Amino acid sequence: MSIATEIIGVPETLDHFQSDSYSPYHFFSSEQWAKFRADTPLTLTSDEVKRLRSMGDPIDLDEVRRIYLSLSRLLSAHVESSQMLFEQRNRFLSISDVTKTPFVIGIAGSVAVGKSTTARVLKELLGRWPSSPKVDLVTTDGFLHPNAVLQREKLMQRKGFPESYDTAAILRFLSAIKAGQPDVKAPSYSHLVYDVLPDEYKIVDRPDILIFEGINVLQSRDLPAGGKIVPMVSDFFDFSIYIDAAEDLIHNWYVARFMRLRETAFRDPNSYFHRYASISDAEALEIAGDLWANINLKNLRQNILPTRPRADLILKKGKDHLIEQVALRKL
Ligand SMILES: Nc1ncnc2c1ncn2[C@@H]1O[C@H](COP(=O)(O)OP(=O)(O)O)[C@@H](O)[C@H]1O
Ligand SMILES: CC(C)(COP(=O)(O)O)[C@@H](O)C(=O)NCCC(=O)O
Repeated sequence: MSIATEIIGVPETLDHFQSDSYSPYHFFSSEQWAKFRADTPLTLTSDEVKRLRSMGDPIDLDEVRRIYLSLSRLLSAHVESSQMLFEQRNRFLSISDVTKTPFVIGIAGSVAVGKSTTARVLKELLGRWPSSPKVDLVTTDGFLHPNAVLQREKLMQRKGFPESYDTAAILRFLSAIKAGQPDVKAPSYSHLVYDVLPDEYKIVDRPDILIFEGINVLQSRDLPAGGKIVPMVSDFFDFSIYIDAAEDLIHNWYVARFMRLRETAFRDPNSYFHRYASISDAEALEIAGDLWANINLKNLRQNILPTRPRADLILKKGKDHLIEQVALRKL
């Protein structure tokens, strides 16, 4: 099924939707998308791509050429035009003492879909454009409530669900970033110990671009009954990307990664999952399958996938993490 069909829910072909004036998106095959690279030079080396990719993600220079060069070109055009608009507005308002605010890109998608790799590759590529030499990357896992709180609130089986995050802290963080404040602190998370790291922060100091990546970044908030309207995380975004793939593929990637982590990270006695390094393959497969089905798949269906139509750009992956289709919101 094409993303066009899935997003709009009408069983038609991709070709049909490409010419459908009612769709809010333009749809491109990866071959069509690759042509928008134009003469953008490839500034990454094969070794750099290997260093940037997450475990199990086979992204290589060909994929960077095919998909990410066009994307970085498009994004840098957005960044430049927003910088121009900013300057024009300041002239219009006769504001001379201006505080620059970062261009914020949100990256959403399921657990194990490969958001981190996309975020790191984009960070590198965007940092090589003259308009955005300083690019920072922050992930939302640092804003999860500590395990002690999740345990107390019986939310350990809901890690990644909206209620497991300190959303007020995310909103305070993004408000400070968009206000152009210096040295804004982003909290840290360790996948190894499976918990937030108290007193460990990343300092974000007025970058040209901030990439904000996490499963929850396009979610809206329920209005409290009779309460005041609160902002959403995505209110702070200048551009948003949803990384998409079929459920069964993401399931496979999650389980394969879990099995590989048994050979690597889980062997570390500090790993929260250390006990899974020494069980049988069959038991490990069952545990990974349960974690996927009972937590991450439920979260994907209930809270993540419903946010897809809010993205400015959807990258749809097929087998081997290769991007097959791109949907770009019409302006
Ligand atoms: N249990 C774990 N131990 C060590 N690293 C992990 C573990 N789970 C996930 N990771 C790593 O954390 C990063 C984020 O993973 P995830 O939140 O699933 O998002 P995505 O796969 O979309 O990047 C990835 O680089 C992944 O390899
Ligand atoms: C920490 C996560 C919620 C991802 O969070 P994110 O970085 O997207 O905010 C996820 O990796 C996770 O731990 N899920 C819980 C179930 C599991 O262990 O897979």
